[in-house]
Amino acid sequence: MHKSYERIIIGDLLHKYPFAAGYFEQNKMDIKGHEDKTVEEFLDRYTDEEREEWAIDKEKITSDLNHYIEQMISFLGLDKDRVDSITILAGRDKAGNPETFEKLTIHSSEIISIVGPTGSGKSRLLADIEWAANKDTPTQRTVLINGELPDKSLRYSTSNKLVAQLSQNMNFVMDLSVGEFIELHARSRMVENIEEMTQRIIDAANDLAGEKFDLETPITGLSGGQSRALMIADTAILSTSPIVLIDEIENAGIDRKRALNLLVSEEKIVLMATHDPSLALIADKRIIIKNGGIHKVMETRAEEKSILSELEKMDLIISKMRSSLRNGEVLNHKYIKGEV
Ligand SMILES: Nc1ncnc2c1ncn2[C@@H]1O[C@H](COP(=O)(O)OP(=O)(O)OP(=O)(O)O)[C@@H](O)[C@H]1O
Repeated sequence: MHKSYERIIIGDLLHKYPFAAGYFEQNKMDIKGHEDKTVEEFLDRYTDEEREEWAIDKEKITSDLNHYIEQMISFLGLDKDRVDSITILAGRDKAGNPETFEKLTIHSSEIISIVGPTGSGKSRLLADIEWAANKDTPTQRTVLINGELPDKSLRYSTSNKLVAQLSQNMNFVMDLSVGEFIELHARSRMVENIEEMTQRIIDAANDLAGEKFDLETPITGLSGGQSRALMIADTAILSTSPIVLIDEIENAGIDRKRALNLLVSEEKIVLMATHDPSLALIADKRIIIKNGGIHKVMETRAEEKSILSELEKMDLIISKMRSSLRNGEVLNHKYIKGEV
């Protein structure tokens, strides 16, 4: 089993698995005041010397943590009906040639990006997963859930959907406030503690959005970034679908890394088609699509992860230039040097 609970924000981890507190206590990890960090970030605070002095073995601590939580989940019977993995079995590309991989298994809390030229078949792959393809789509692929062919009723079930789609454009037409919108959604999901849920969702959404909004804001008045943040928080916290498919997240008005972390912390399997290098590198693995077929599956390397922060600086420069242009300002070289 491949699980990475160390990448979940500690506060969320304790909310979902209160028994995790026992692990931290046993290992003398004083997490108080660090609930907003992931376990990984908590451990990374130590310097090399401190690690040596107190014999802190990050790898061992995280692998034991994952093992402990898995055991408790199984012991408490929390694993019934859970989707732990999806497996894609190879089909054919547009020319009818067999795909050059045999099978690909993706586990919950993993982020996979799908890259490839325009028209190469990225959305088709997402659609195959949503449909739980069984050699009955143009690609002839097969999708397994927990290693098995899923029941066909999944395709038509509205309450038990396998996949939540996050599309690029959220055009709200309803005349509702943000609070009413979340409440409507929570009621349709038959959630008991609606007030608490609503608060969690708005807090999470505000954590992701550049500009804050509240429960009274009309949804038609939300900016693009705010509505994306609301939809992501809503999908992460309220949706029961174990798989989230994303067709690109625009890099405006939203902290995309946090957004993906939030989805992962709710144990979703996240697949996103993207043309954006930063998003592609945030993922654990990337699928390269060529002429309608899965051409390669690559792990994101440590060096690639390390250039991510440079890329983020470049993204920031571009977003500043975009907003200055929009405000009718004149650009200069200071923008490129990151001095604005
Ligand atoms: N293996 C395949 N066999 C036959 N048709 C395919 C295959 N893969 C993709 N297609 C078809 O090719 C077309 C383009 O694919 P798709 O829309 O998925 O591309 P895309 O990579 O998402 O493009 P964009 O980057 O522009 O969004 C679609 O009509 C899709 O059904």
